[in-house]
Order: sequence, then C-alpha cells, then structure tokens
Amino acid sequence: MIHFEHVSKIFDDQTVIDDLSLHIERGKITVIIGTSGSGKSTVLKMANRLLEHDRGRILFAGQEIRSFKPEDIRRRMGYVIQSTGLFPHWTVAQNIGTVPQLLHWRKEKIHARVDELLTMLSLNPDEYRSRFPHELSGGQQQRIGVARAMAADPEILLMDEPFGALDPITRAGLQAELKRIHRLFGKTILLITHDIDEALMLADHLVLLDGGRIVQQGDPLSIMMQPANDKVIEFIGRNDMGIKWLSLAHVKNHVKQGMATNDVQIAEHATLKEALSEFVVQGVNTMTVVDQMQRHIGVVHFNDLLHSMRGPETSEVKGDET
Ligand SMILES: Nc1ncnc2c1ncn2[C@@H]1O[C@H](COP(=O)(O)OP(=O)(O)OP(=O)(O)O)[C@@H](O)[C@H]1O
Repeated sequence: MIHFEHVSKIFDDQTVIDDLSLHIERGKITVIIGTSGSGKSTVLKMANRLLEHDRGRILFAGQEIRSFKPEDIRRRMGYVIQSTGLFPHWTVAQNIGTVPQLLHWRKEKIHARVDELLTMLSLNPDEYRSRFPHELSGGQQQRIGVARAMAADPEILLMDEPFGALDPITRAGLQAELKRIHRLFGKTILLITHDIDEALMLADHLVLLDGGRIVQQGDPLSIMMQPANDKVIEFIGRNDMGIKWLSLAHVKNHVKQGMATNDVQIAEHATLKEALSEFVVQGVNTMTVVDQMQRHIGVVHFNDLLHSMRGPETSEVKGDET
C-alpha cells in the first residue's frame, strides 16, 4: 500500500532518515519501534506529506506520493497523534465529523457515522456525542482521536504514539480495542511506538529503527528468534524473554479436545500471556476455550503453556493470526 524506496531525509545537513526501504502491506499492522530521535515520526510525516523526503521514492497506491495533493493524501490517510489534537471548542460529534464535513457528507450520514464509531469504541453515543474534549478522560479523548481518524474510512491509519500518554491499564485496554477493530475491519495501520510490549502485541510486521536506519524488520517472532545484532537484543530486552514468547502465541493453537472441570473460560484469540495471567489469578490448571460466539471448542492446559514457554516450535506460532 505504501512503499518507501531508498528514502532519505535531511534536516540542516543532518541525515535523520538514511536509505530507508519499507513496504506497508495492505490489511496489516506495521509497527515502527525506535528510541527517541531515531526518526519514527519523520517516517510517518513523510508518508502523509507533512514532510517532504529528500531522496528516494515513496509510492502510495502505486504512485509517487508527490503526485497527490497533500489534502487528498490526508483524507485518504487517517492520522492519530499522542496529544489527540482534538479541537477544544468542538463537541465530540463535531470533532469526529471533521473530515466527513470537509467531504460534504449529508448531515444524517455524518450523525450515523459518529454514533457508529462511538459505539464501536465502547462509548455510549447519547452520553458522549455532545461533550467537549475537556469533559473526557485521557483514554476517552484518545478514543475520539481514533474515531476522528477513522471517520471517512481512510485507506490507512497512521498512528504516532497513540497511547503514549496513557496509564498502563487504559493503554492495554486501548491496544486490545485496536486489535479487535483490526480483526473486524482489517484496516491497514502504520503505528509508531517506543514500547516493545506494545509493538509485540500489535505488529504483524515489526520495524526496528535506530539513528534513521532500519536495524531489522520482519514478523516479531522471527526477529525474536534471530535478532540481527546486539542492538536488536537490547530492544527486545534480555529479560522476560519467555513472557514475550507467550505474548506472541495464541490460545487457539494450543487447544486440546475436552472440557475443563471448572467454570473458567478463555477466548481462543487470547494470547498465552493473557492465559498465564488467568491461570494464576483463577488458580486453575485447565480452562475451557471458547470462540467469538462463546461456543466451547476445547481446553487449554497450564502444562502446555509452560512447555511452550521453554521454546515454542516456530511452526506452531508462525502464521498465527493475531
Ligand atoms: N523540523 C525539524 N527540523 C530539524 N530537525 C528535525 C525536525 N524534525 C525532526 N528533527 C530531528 O530529526 C530527528 C528525528 O526526529 P523524529 O521526531 O522523527 O524522532 P522520533 O523517533 O519520532 O522521536 P520521539 O520518539 O522522541 O518522538 C531528531 O534528531 C530531530 O531532532
């Protein structure tokens, strides 16, 4: 969907993006992770022409990005930033409706879309559509930022540290929500973060950026299995390796026939890390696995989870739909 080909960006004689080649695949979540100043935001801003690249080519839908008008590009790409950028004197509905309004949608259509998005993001439309941003919590404001970016159904969502300013619990909730929405609609997403757990949880394709250069890219599991150098190992974190494995594997690939002898259930799309937490909190050795319709599809055993923590077989986790 977006191709970066040998792209460089230079600010005041300093090369901040150096020969970057990257393919943002349709329907996937691509996550760029890097330390502060590594060039993450610059990559995102070059994608929607907030910044112009100096060398190489950026193609969007097969065409050089410079051939599009910046305003057209920005309508086709939703943009979510950490500080949300909501208009303080506009209601939630007006904020979400910004782009549809620019596109001259009918009033009723905008109204219906606002309500649809609020519902999708677990906010009751009757309660929230007329509120102003200062009447919302940080997490709710961030949801409105996401809703606004998605309002006109853009082809791609660009997300710049969207959950960076939130507390860990709200952050985890919104990450799960983004994952759920992605499962439902398969939207193409390019997200940047400096948080490795967030990156591992969300990424189909993970890109490690350091000093404006890509150190390694690929699916998270391959990167964990074959880190290119010490820098990558440092990124991933030497500790908690087993737990990070668990966050990449999913319950549905460890389901056995049968049913738990207790009432505890877990969703098939939960990660093994979430399963581990449930085993500990609930004090059980087995859990019944259910699908999205709450139908019982088998059982997961604590021992199997421990076994996978010692080193999952690649084939088990590869192709794991997240
Ligand atoms: N408009 C600008 N003019 C000059 N230098 C800039 C400009 N924007 C960014 N830079 C520099 O480019 C480099 C990369 O910045 P960028 O914002 O892309 O990093 P980042 O990885 O997103 O960092 P952070 O995680 O701290 O937001 C930094 O050294 C920054 O100082």
